[in-house]
This record gives sequence, structure tokens and C-alpha cells, in this order.
Amino acid sequence: MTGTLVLVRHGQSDWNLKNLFTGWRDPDLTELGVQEANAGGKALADYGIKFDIAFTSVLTRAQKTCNIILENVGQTGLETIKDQALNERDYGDLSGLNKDDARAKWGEEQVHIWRRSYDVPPPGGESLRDTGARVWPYYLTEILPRVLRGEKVLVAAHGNSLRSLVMVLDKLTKEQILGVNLATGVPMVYKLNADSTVASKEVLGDMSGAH
Ligand SMILES: O=C(O)[C@H](O)COP(=O)(O)O
Repeated sequence: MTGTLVLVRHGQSDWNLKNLFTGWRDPDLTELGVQEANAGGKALADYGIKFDIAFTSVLTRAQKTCNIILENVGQTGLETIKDQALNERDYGDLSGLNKDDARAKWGEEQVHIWRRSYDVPPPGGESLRDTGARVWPYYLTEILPRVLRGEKVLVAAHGNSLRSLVMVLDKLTKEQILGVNLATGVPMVYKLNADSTVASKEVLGDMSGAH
């Protein structure tokens, strides 16, 4: 066994609350989002983890979630690397549109395909495969080597940038990833084997309400 990799999606953002496609736009956390980040941080404190380093995106909602988690585990100010490789999927022309309005315009099925399929990009944006094509190399070069040498690593990022990692870590098919939604603020604790495969995965919270 090697180190520990903790993945957590940011807490609810203003645009999650307003039901808007967000992507690379930069809304803040809502009050509930702050509470969710605190709950995730508390779960990690109860779990007893102390991190060696944290990674997050260049977007406010993920950075604030990261900071709130670090406060909860008593590690305010821990070295944190911010990189746009971990940003949310670029939602292209859908960014800023209401998700229900988009369903009314293009149909439920089409919008679901844009949101959850592996390789169908939203107009002008990134598919999950495109997102993975920047997340995965970053994970391989910057994050995984640390875990393999025994470090405990926090990654606070986004629904789809993390789905692209979870797909590979959990060995999910293109069909299986369609049904995967990550809840806001719920940490996933992975222990990895020396060959980079997953030895164990523990979810510290409830993923069932995710949509
Ligand atoms: O970018 C967004 O709108 C959200 O963060 C994730 O959206 P999704 O659940 O539609 O993929």
C-alpha cells in the first residue's frame, strides 16, 4: 500500500443553486456550499487524516472548498497547488444557460448526453474525454507520484474533472460513467497499490442525492 488520495467536489456554488451551466465561469460558494465543505472537512478530521499537500483548480469554488477542508483538519496554510488542468469541464456555449431552459430547447435526452456521456461535447465545449485528456496527464505527472511515495494528497476540484479521474480509478466503462454523479462536499478516500491501481475506496458521506 502507498499513500492516500482524497478527491472532493466543491460545495454548492451560486450557479449550482440557480441551476446554470457553469464550466469555467467563476461563481462563489453559497452558504449551503460552505456548510457542505465544512461537513466534508469534518468527516476528514474524524477520519483522522493529515495531508502532505493539496491540489485545486484556478476557480474560486474549488479553492474555497479546499481552504475550508484544510481549516477543519487543522492545516490552514498547507501548501496548495492551483492548476487549471483541474478546472471543471468547459461547458462552451452552454455556460451561463439554465439547465431546464436547455432541456426545453434541446430535449431531456440531448442535455443528459452533453452532461454525462463520455465523448459527446456540448457545443463549443469539452466532452468528458476532452476533460480527461488534460486532467489525467496532470494526475499522472503531479499527483500520482506523491501518492506512490506515501503522501496523503487532497484534490478539491469539480464534478466533471473528478468524474474523469473516477472513471479510470474505478475502471468504469463509457456506459457506467453515464450514471455517475458526484455529490458536493463529499470526500472519496482512495488508497492505492504500488502499481497505481486502487486498493480501497471509502466515501465519507452520502452520494445518493447527487444529480
Ligand atoms: O459546470 C457545471 O455546471 C457544474 O459544475 C457541473 O455540471 P453538471 O452536473 O451539469 O455536469
